[in-house]
Amino acid sequence: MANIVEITDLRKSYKDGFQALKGVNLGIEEGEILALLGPNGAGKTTLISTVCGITMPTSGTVTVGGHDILHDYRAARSMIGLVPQEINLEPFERVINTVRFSRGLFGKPSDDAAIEKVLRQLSLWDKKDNQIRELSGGMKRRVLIAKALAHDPRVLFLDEPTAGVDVELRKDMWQIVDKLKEDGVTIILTTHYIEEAEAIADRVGVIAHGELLLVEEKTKLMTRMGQKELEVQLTETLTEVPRNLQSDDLALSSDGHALIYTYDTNAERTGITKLLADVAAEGLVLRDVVTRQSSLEDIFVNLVKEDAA
Ligand SMILES: Nc1ncnc2c1ncn2[C@@H]1O[C@H](COP(=O)(O)OP(=O)(O)OP(=O)(O)O)[C@@H](O)[C@H]1O
Repeated sequence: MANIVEITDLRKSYKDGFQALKGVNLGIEEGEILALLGPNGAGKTTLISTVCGITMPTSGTVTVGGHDILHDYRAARSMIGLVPQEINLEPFERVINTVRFSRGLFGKPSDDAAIEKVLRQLSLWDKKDNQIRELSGGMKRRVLIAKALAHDPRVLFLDEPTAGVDVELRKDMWQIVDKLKEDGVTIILTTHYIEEAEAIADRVGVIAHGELLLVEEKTKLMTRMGQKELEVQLTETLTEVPRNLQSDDLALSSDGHALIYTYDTNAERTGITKLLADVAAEGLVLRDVVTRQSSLEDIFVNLVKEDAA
């Protein structure tokens, strides 16, 4: 599929000389959901603000739908919607006017049918005449999305859409993102929450210290980098790993009831057969064996740790 956003060697140094982006290359496919994960200060907001034309790049190029964000900024901007981190709404304005106004900002003719579609998409139609101050926090976030969609953008950027919101609201937001994807909107979201990326993204990008460490399909990433743990539960309690079994990959569980073996899912030989034979040779009796796949969280922590090393 064609890339709708193309970022080439993008660099940003702030006035104080701080390099927030150090040569980012990234192509975003039309219709995908890309989650940008990274610790605080990694450069996520700088990256999306630059693509959205709010921050000026120091060098590099960005095109959206083939339009350069600097030389052809009007065309590029009209294809982008941005949902900022902060809720910046006028408390006494009515929902429908807030969204209408946003459409007008992009020079699009007023179109009540388009506004109704967006408000319905976000389950805000029955609140259209409410003032913003009468809405719950979750609804205000939805209004932010409705505003960002008011001019029918093809690409939607969500900067930390669920920062500080409760689990139920977070799941609500994930459903909204899913629905938008069905409508063909390309979505790029930044998040600290790994479970968010795991739940909704097609691809995951990891950014740290202004560099994109990797971008990969979520499922591939999880298999490629994933490690598995095999928990060998025993009928007796041990105080240490028996001498003949000692290796870097084997540890004793904290209660002494199980041996925990870590292995690489991609290795040609996992070593499980040998381990189980060795366990039997030690005269240990198995109660059960359980396997666990490492989560995106483990992968992320390892990656960022490697980068810092
Ligand atoms: N206007 C600015 N002037 C100088 N430095 C800045 C400016 N804006 C951001 N930075 C610095 O650039 C780095 C990246 O910031 P950015 O907001 O892009 O990170 P982030 O990944 O979005 O972090 P968070 O998850 O905390 O929002 C940080 O070290 C930040 O202090």
